[in-house]
Amino acid sequence: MTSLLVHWAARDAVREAAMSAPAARDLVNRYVAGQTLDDLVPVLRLLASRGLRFSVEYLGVPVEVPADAARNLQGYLDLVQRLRDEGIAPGAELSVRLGWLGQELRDEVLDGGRTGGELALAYARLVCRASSNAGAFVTIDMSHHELVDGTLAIWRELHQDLPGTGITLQAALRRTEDDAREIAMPGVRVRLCKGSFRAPRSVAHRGKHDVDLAFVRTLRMLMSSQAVPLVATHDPRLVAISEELIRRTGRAADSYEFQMLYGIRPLEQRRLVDIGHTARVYVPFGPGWYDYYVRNLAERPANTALFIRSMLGKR
Ligand SMILES: Cc1cc2nc3c(=O)[nH]c(=O)nc-3n(C[C@H](O)[C@H](O)[C@H](O)COP(=O)(O)OP(=O)(O)OC[C@H]3O[C@@H](n4cnc5c(N)ncnc54)[C@H](O)[C@@H]3O)c2cc1C
Repeated sequence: MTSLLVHWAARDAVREAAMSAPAARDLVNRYVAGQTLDDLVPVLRLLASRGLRFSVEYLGVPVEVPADAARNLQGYLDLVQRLRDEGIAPGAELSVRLGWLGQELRDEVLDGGRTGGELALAYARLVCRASSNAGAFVTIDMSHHELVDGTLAIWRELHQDLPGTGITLQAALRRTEDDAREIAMPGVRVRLCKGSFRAPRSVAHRGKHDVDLAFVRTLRMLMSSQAVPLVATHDPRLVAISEELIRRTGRAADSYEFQMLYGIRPLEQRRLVDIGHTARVYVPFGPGWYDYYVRNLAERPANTALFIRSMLGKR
């Protein structure tokens, strides 16, 4: 049922209606900081005024040909420039999804014998360098399981060039504990999330309970390493376990972060800051905002119902 509704929400007519229905726009705006840099900046300033750090996720245009990836590259570079102009770049994180930069482009549409991975590496390098020059840094997102090897290979190159570049790992994947052990070198920013992509049982843990256990095992290892764990979850139990691990390992507040999505558990985000933790909010914005929202619906049936009600003017 949920997938049918999500399919419905993804249709062009529904997209048009959602863009013009004020209640639907309001609902989307709870989770997405708008479409333009002018929409984004006030959100970032508000978060900063509350002691929260931010990680900006640029939501680009779908990538079908290399020109789309080049357009998204420009979107990232404009973002860095704007953060710089506004004086809010130092300490900012950009979350970069390599798919926006061409990672998944098929060989047939690429010229010059370059693969999608090579194009994404070249573009991501430009984003990492521009960010670093502005005092910001990049953490690479992780997509579906078949892209993990390629993503780690690209991250290694970027990290060698700029050691502040972080990487995301998904607890749902069986391989993650080994990956984390290999990556957890001093100072490396490792973001641990549960993972939001479907994966076959051969490569992924089975149910929520197994994923949570894997999350805790990996987190325990990261917390006792010299890496910088970025704890990306809203799950109250996992947050409590993380706080206990931080206490036991005596970690300083600048040696780990809690990270949560914009609009989700905002009071908890502030509570973490109020008691002295470092908390960073992952703020999505950009031309691909609607697709991001629909993906979010796919994960949360309750949000789908709210969205439909808002479209029908019943909110
Ligand atoms: C900073 C950050 C970066 C991420 N990067 C990636 C990535 O690169 N690759 C990837 O696969 N996944 C990524 N994710 C998504 C992640 O994998 C999970 O899908 C998502 O965080 C939900 O899992 P959870 O740990 O919060 O636990 P859950 O058990 O899913 O959620 C715990 C509670 O949080 C609340 N909640 C969580 N998500 C939502 C939502 N969307 N809407 C409303 N309430 C919600 C609910 O109250 C829920 O009961 C990222 C998440 C964060 C916070």
